[in-house]
Amino acid sequence: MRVCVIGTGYVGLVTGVCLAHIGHEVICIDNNIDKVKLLQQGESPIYEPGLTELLRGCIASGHIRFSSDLGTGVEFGEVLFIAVGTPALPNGETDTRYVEAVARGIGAHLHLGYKVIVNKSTVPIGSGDWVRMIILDGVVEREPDLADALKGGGTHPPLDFDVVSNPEFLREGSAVYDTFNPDRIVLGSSSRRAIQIMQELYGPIIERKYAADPTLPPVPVLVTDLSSAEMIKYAANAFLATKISFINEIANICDRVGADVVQVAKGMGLDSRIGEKFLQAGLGWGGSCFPKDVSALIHTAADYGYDAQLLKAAVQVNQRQRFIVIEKLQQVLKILKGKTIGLLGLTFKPNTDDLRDAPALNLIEELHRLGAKVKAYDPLVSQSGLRSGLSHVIVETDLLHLADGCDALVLVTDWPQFQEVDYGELAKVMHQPVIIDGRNFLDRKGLESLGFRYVGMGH
Ligand SMILES: NC(=O)C1=CN([C@@H]2O[C@H](COP(=O)(O)OP(=O)(O)OC[C@H]3O[C@@H](n4cnc5c(N)ncnc54)[C@H](O)[C@@H]3O)[C@@H](O)[C@H]2O)C=CC1
Ligand SMILES: O=C(O)[C@H]1O[C@H](OP(=O)(O)OP(=O)(O)OC[C@H]2O[C@@H](n3ccc(=O)[nH]c3=O)[C@H](O)[C@@H]2O)[C@H](O)[C@@H](O)[C@@H]1O
Repeated sequence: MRVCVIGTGYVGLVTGVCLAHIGHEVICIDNNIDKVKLLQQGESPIYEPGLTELLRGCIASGHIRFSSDLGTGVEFGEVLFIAVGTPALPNGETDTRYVEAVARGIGAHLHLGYKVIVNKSTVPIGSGDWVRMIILDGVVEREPDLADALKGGGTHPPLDFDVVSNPEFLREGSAVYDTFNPDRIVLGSSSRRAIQIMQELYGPIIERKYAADPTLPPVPVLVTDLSSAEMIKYAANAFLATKISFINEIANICDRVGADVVQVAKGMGLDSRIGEKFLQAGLGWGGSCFPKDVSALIHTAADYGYDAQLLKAAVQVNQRQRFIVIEKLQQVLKILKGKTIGLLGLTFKPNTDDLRDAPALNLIEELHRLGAKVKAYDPLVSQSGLRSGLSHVIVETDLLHLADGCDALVLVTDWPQFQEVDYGELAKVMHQPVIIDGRNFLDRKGLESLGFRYVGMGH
């Protein structure tokens, strides 16, 4: 099938590359010319395990190409994916201007032949119909004579297209794996023709031909109306974020009563109705999606006269959680002014170089405000030279330099390599061996035997 993916961020690039890998003909469009040039040379602008190898393979086999020309993409694709960013505005509402620009652009280049337009971006509920309207606006801007024929949302016979909502559930750091091993595929549309095309497109993935375990039953495909598909995406992210805030609240109570949240989470997670995943207490959730999607859902609810109290509480717990590490540092070190704090990890989670809404950024700002000197080491950021938002922190390129002269280390991101560190060597160069484990990730007993004062999160 001929596919055009518009937007080559995490979602667009991984979608485009994976669809090319399973045999489709893919063109990826981005209006960032530098990104397009990089991709044409087989270089991925993002770090994602396994992606570069697949990208280069698809370029070599001729299954994927990159361009900044939307018209070429629209003409080429039978299926057009919209995968541009939908960041939050300062009031929490979704900024849909990139989706709007792309929809208008699609309309401006739409000619003969049936097309399926797929909303892969996370968009406010109701956006499917809105995208259809903007596409038609784009057509009319190009050909004002069609205005009457297109009135009332109807289509002019040669301009035949349907909009499908196909929310994305991949996680950064395991995006390629998640694409080939999804828990489900959600398709929202009233058009049977469009749904059939989407099922064909995803056929090899549904049949688990590229799955880690090809013997599993086919991937469940849930077909819904447009709005329900859009709501599934928000509800799933809001639920996961709330689950983390819940365990963090339990961790904070554990701290006060002397219970261990790691054992508590294990005991809770063994109940199959609860499940063990997303019960890791710590510094809270960050990244490019949970914060903006929960805020967007709160905002949508308010627009329709509903006060989403549970979601607001999940956000409040999360905001507070980021600063609990500061309280713990103050309990141990008392005055932070003049002290040196070393952060282990900067990214919002391991296996990504993404710093968007990373708890580390709040910690750095607050420690700096309190007069502490902040140093950091991150397995990816330290090597990559990415320094946006990190002006108040000294980014070290190795752990010994990080630990040198520190009054405390704080584990911020649960990178697996932090479990393999020789902490005895770090203790020797620290001013005092204190470690705050912001993800309950390290071996408390091992660290205590090396002379560290270990402080966990409800643990
Ligand atoms: N990052 C993630 O892990 C996930 C993101 N999502 C959703 O997917 C959507 C995309 O997210 P990301 O990939 O993280 O975004 P991103 O911000 O990393 O990438 C968006 C890309 O779109 C391009 N773009 C913007 N306007 C354009 C235009 N007019 N024409 C062509 N290209 C344009 C940008 O240059 C950029 O390369 C968002 O709605 C997000 O909520 C959903 C699931 C997972
Ligand atoms: O819409 C999105 O963009 C994506 O958002 C999340 O994926 P992602 O943000 O990549 O990362 P997660 O693994 O979900 O972690 C999010 C945050 O929660 C934190 N977290 C996660 C799990 C946990 O038990 N505890 C915890 O604090 C992580 O450290 C991280 O800061 C969802 O897991 C994806 O399904 C979804 O597609």
